[in-house]
Amino acid sequence: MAETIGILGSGLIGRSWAMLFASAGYKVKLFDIEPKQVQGALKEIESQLKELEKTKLLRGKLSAAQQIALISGTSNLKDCVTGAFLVQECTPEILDIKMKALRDLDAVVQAPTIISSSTSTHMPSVLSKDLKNKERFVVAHPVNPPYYVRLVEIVPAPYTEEWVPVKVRTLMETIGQVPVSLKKEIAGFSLNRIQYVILNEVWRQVQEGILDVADVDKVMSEGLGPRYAFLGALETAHLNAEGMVSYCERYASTIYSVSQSMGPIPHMEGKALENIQKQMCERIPLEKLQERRQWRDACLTKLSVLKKEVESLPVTGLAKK
Ligand SMILES: NC(=O)C1=CN([C@@H]2O[C@H](COP(=O)(O)OP(=O)(O)OC[C@H]3O[C@@H](n4cnc5c(N)ncnc54)[C@H](O)[C@@H]3O)[C@@H](O)[C@H]2O)C=CC1
Ligand SMILES: O=C(O)[C@@H](O)C(=O)[C@H](O)[C@@H](O)CO
Repeated sequence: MAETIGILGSGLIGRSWAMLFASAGYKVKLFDIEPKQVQGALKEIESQLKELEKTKLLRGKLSAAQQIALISGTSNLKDCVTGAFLVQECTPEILDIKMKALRDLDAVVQAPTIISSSTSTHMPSVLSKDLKNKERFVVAHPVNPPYYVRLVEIVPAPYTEEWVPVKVRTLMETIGQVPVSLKKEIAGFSLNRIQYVILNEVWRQVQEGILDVADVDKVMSEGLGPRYAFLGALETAHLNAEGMVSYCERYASTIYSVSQSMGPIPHMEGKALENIQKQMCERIPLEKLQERRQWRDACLTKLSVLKKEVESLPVTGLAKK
């Protein structure tokens, strides 16, 4: 009998999680306060899974029809959680909406069901401190679009029972995602702290007239991005010199002085925002966003195929285990 997972919130991320869990054979029950969101989710998921099967990019061993049959919707929150070993919360990143949704969920969830939040930045202890099920609360933060970008950040609150993040990590590995387990909570977790430092700096470079939007994005897509598609920042540095000590002997003082020169964090508003929006829309008009997302997903699909090829290459250069 397939294990069941509940999904609270059937928007972009709830739909992605539903597809990922079903790809590994879990039964999925979608709930939303807007019933039309559930209906829309079921329709969109069916069409996406069929398309993925046609293009041989469907994840897991089950057919699209088998995966679709595992996913159902409900307009009743208790029905969504009944029999589920985990509920993945995917409500908007607006704190009071999310907290209300979690309180409603907390009222119907029974032990040992895990409450797992998709939140991008809110600390698990902020979200769960008043919940009766707080010891089984954890963050499992995906990256958009989760079907093509596999990282999931698992973040416990100080009082989360130890078995919970362990079980969620195993679940993420089972569905083919790549989990990282934060040892303690911190605002923004890891990915968004790094992403926001990058966003702040590219914003500053456009705001100060150093690069235009097209070129500053190329710095990522043609510069740092290709390396970071296969190597982390530390390994990149380790390989760029004769190891980290050698790298720091060469560059640490420069890194420090350049970083010191960066000045205060720019505010993403006002004339600077208008300027960036204008330049972005000259390249990607708002009415073309969905088409561009489809292009993005096609590129990520090709990258995932390439990463599989890379992962099949003999691994060399690592210390003997
Ligand atoms: N969009 C993204 O790129 C990413 C988003 N996330 C996180 O995932 C979460 C969901 O984001 P999205 O899917 O983009 O939002 P969304 O706005 O697409 O979907 C949210 C859904 O929650 C529903 N909802 C609102 N209140 C509810 C309640 N009390 N009970 C049940 N459903 C309720 C809404 O009707 C809507 O269907 C957020 O915390 C977000 O930060 C995480 C990674 C990436
Ligand atoms: O960037 C992502 O995909 C995720 O890390 C997110 O959580 C959201 O997009 C976030 O960055 C919005 O600030």
